[in-house]
Amino acid sequence: MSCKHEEETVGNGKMPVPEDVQEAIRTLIRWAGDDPTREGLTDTPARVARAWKEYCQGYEEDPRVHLSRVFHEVGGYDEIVLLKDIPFQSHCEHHMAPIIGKAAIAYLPTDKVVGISKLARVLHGYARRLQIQERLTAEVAQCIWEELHPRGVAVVIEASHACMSARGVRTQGVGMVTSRVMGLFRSDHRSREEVLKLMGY
Ligand SMILES: Nc1nc2c(ncn2[C@@H]2O[C@H](COP(=O)(O)OP(=O)(O)OP(=O)(O)O)[C@@H](O)[C@H]2O)c(=O)[nH]1
Repeated sequence: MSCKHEEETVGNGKMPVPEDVQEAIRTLIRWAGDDPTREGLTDTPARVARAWKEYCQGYEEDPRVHLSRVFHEVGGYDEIVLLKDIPFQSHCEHHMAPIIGKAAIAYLPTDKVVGISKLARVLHGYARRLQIQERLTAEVAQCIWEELHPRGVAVVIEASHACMSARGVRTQGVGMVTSRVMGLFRSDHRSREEVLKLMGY
């Protein structure tokens, strides 16, 4: 009996996957030691390719567009806006292994604020690419800095890297923490302390 599910077949509603991409994944399966023609693996190359398109969806977008809709009616609010514990997933550019973590994103608005979901959208836009954590952290902060012109931006990311836990050094439970602070959060130590404390650091 075939285990081929209709919805997993290229050409019936799913994104078609070019043959050379599927062949590359078959080569990898062979190199890993398995037979890409055995029944359980026949649809795997197309599935894996679509999964990678999804993991790397960030390449299809410019995360800056998420910050184009701003609210000017902020009722004189000029204190910290913080979104914390935002879960995200990325992949490291060294091993293409998952990076799983959470981010805290804060800014000190001038005369405009942005819908809070947009901060998470910016994060995901940069995370859904091949990344290193340092660059991801810096890109999110830089995007908010350039688009919203706030008085300060702080981004802290805490994540675990499967390239460390599932292979290589095989060390579990390690959290990598990176931060990028700009503007007042960088120049004024009290503002920096306040935002890091609100973030839980
Ligand atoms: N700084 C930084 N390093 C990362 C990140 N993701 C993965 N790495 C590291 O990138 C390094 C790549 O090192 P290499 O020596 O080129 O690769 P490798 O031989 O596979 O290294 P091991 O992981 O030690 O087995 C490893 O130390 C990874 O832990 C990241 O986001 N930031």
